[in-house]
Order: sequence, then C-alpha cells, then structure tokens
Amino acid sequence: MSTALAHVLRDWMPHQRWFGGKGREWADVSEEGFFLSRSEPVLSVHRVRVTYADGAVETYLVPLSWRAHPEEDLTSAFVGAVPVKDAEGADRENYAYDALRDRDATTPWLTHLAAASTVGPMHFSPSGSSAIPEGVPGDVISTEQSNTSLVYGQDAILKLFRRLEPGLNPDVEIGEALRRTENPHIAPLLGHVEIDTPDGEPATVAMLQTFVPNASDGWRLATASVRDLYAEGDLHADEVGGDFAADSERLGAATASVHADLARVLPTEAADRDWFAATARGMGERLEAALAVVPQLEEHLERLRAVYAAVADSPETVVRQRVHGDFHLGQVLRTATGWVVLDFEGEPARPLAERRQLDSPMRDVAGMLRSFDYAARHMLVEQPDDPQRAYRAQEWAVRNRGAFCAGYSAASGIDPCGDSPLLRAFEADKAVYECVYEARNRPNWLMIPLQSLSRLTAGEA
Ligand SMILES: Nc1ncnc2c1ncn2[C@@H]1O[C@H](COP(=O)(O)OP(=O)(O)O)[C@@H](O)[C@H]1O
Ligand SMILES: O=P(O)(O)O[C@H]1O[C@H](CO)[C@@H](O[C@H]2O[C@H](CO)[C@@H](O)[C@H](O)[C@H]2O)[C@H](O)[C@H]1O
Repeated sequence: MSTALAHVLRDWMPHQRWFGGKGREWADVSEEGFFLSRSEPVLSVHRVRVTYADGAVETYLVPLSWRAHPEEDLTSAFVGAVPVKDAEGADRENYAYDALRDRDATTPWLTHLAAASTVGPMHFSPSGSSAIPEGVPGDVISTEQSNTSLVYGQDAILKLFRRLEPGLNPDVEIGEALRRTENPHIAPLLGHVEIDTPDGEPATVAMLQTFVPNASDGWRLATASVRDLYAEGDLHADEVGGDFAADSERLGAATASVHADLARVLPTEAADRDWFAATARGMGERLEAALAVVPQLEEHLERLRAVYAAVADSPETVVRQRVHGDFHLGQVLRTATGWVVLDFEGEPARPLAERRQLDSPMRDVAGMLRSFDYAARHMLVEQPDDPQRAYRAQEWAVRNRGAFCAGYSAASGIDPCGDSPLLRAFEADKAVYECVYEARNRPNWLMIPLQSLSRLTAGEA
C-alpha cells in the first residue's frame, strides 16, 4: 500500500498510548495492508514495520476505517488524509480513521470470529462452542494501555494486541488452558485471531473474552481508599471508611487460587541452582539496560547488585510454573462476588519467548506489592514534601501488603511475605522496569519507583 500512508502513520503512531517506541528515533517505516471488510465504512488492517535508528525493528497492528469525506463525529479518531486518484484519474484524498474508535467499523471482528473465517493472512478461531455476540458495535474502553480493547454490549471484550510478535500470546495460551478449570477468578476466553508472519509462526492479533459487567478495577478502588485516608487527618488506615485491607486479603486468596490452577493445567518444574543464577543475571542485565534510559538509577546501582546477588545464593525452594507476569491493581476487577484476574500476557516490553517461560509465582506477588506501593504514593507526586501524607502512604501500603500476603498464605499454605531474598529482588527488578516505563510514558511519576528503590535496597517494606 501507499508510502503516503506510511508517512501519515509515522506522524500519528508516536502519540498513541499503545505505541511502545516512544522516545526512540525512527530510521524507517513501511506498511502492508489488506481489507477486512469492503462494506461502508471500508475496514483495512495494516502491519506497520518501524525500524529504529539503533537497527531494532517492531511491527505494529493498525486497523483503519476509510471515508471519502471528513467525519465530524470522528475527529478524535482521525489518523490522516491520504492522497489517491479517483476513477477518472483525478487527485483527491481518502480520510483514514482509527478503526477501533469508529463504531461502524467494529462489527466485522466478531462476525469473522463467529464464522471462524480466514481473511487474507488473518485467521479467526472461536474457543469451543462459546456464544459470540454478533451485529453489536464495540466501544473502545477509556483505560487504553499497551493494547486497545473494545466492549461489545455487556457480553464480550475484544483486546487487540498492538505489537506483533510471532508466537501465541500468553494471554490466549493461558486463557485457553484456564477455560477448562472453571476457576471463578478469571474471565473465560471466547476466541482469538492470528495473522501470518514472514517468520513462519503466526502472531496473535486479538483475543475475545467474556465481559465482566458491573466491576471496578483494583487501582480505582485502592486509590479511593487512599484518598479517604488522606482526607482523615487523625484516623488510621484501619479506622477510616474506605479501608481496603479485607479486599487485599481476598485478592491474595484469589491470586493463590489462580496460581494453583496454572500449576495444575500447565507445566511446572523444580528450580535448580542454574535458574537462580540465571534469574539474578537477567535482573542485572535489565538494570544495565535501564540505566541508559534512567540515569538516576546510578545511585542505586551497588545496592541493587547486592540484592540480586543474594538471589544467586538463596537457599529457597521454588517450583517454577506459568505466572501472570505483569500483575498489578489495574489487572484485577472487583465484582459483587470477588476478584477476577485479567491480562496474562506478561510485561509488554519483554520478548514473547521470555514471557512464556516458567517462573516463580512470587514474581506476581512482587508485582502486586509494588502496586500497593504505587496506589499509596501516587498522590504524593503532586505534594512530594508533605511528611504527613508520606507517613500515611507508608501506613496504607504496609497494611495492605500484609493483608494480601495473609490471604495468599491462608489459601496456599505459602507465606509470601516471609524474609525472602527472591521476593525482594523481584520487587526491586519490577521497580527498575517501572522506572523505564514511567520515564517513557509518565515522567512525573518516575519518582514513585525511584523512591521505592531507596526503601527496597535498604531492606525496608
Ligand atoms: N473481561 C473483562 N471484563 C471487563 N472489563 C475488562 C475485561 N478485560 C479487560 N477489561 C478492562 O479493560 C482494561 C484493560 O484490559 P487489559 O487486558 O489489562 O489490557 P492491557 O493489556 O491493555 O492492559 C482492564 O483494566 C479492565 O478495566
Ligand atoms: O496494564 P499494562 O499491561 O499496560 O501495564 C503497563 O502499564 C501499567 C500502568 O498502567 C504499569 O503499571 C504501573 O503503574 C500502575 C498504576 O498505573 C501500578 O499499579 C503498577 O504497580 C505499576 O507497575 C505496568 O508496569 C506496565 O507494564
């Protein structure tokens, strides 16, 4: 397809939240597209290959809807005008829109899934005999992060993976495995979509999941609880109305239940000394790479190295298994009856093969503990010098960490909050990852993981 379109995408993509190459210099861009629907509005899907100045290449999936005239209602979804020739050979423009924000262009995804179609290089696979809602338009959800999700009525949610990598996405792989367990803490998979790649192995494009209605995400609930605490000058975390500890405890139990089922239906393996050594080495390498993006990490370098070295010598017994991989409060939904865990795709910045490796479930525990820390401290970003708030934040984080670990321990018999060098290292490693994430996406939040590193490497909670 046209080079003109590639230029338009070059201007548009860096401003999209899902674009992982923010701050990197582009050396080249090319794109290849095909039509998913030719009825109005025409829907095309593009594989956009971005080559960065350092030679690295990333491929993104960009669905576009097309109009002959600008659509006022779609201004916020406008991608760009692309010059074309009309039937008489005269010059005119076609208007490209982000197809996931153009409701009229959202129905073909589910129609193709229900029909188990193959369209060009794209393959649609329903899961089992699940009911797929058809003919309903999808609405893009506002909490767009690394991917883009569309909610179809109250029934289903389609998540589109923006960065294409050969291999089955762990979210689909785990969704397929857990579908048969009837675990109450997951949203069952309804189907998925793959696209052929030049590497032989298809890449996962999208997954369709049962929508969990009337739920609130953990981040929203936890931060509401923190706000309640800040508003009360002289009451403690256990005394204010919005105490979150009972929910944290239930979340710990739900996490343990999902871990147990993952270990039951997918492979496990006892961790040997080589695994501890390789884990410590991997963390060290990630730290070195992060340093190039976040120079402020320099002051934590020596202490972080010591935290990682303790992993290599750790006497702990670990059974490796499939884990969530990017577990935080934004990945869990609270329904009327309990917690549901979402998004098993791991950290979006890690290569797919790495995200599919067996790991310690403590990686997830560490992720959630980091998230309690984030929830407690995110409001300090605006008021960093308020000692009273800082004290309250610490109190909230400690209380909810403890409750989460108690819930996990009661359900699994494993106390994750004991004095574990591995858990501490996972927390530090996650905070290093977060430093890079924040530097690229929300620079004013960088202080949250940076300050945590001071505490973590000093052996504090
Ligand atoms: N099955 C679901 N039911 C209800 N809401 C969902 C469901 N799956 C995702 N969501 C909503 O979409 C948000 C983002 O989904 P997620 O899978 O975490 O995407 P991302 O990979 O982009 O972070 C979640 O925080 C949640 O609010
Ligand atoms: O949900 P994603 O898979 O896109 O995860 C990425 O974005 C998250 C932010 O939205 C980021 O999480 C960090 O910020 C959260 C608060 O917004 C906090 O609860 C987490 O603990 C913290 O790690 C996540 O790291 C990133 O991969």
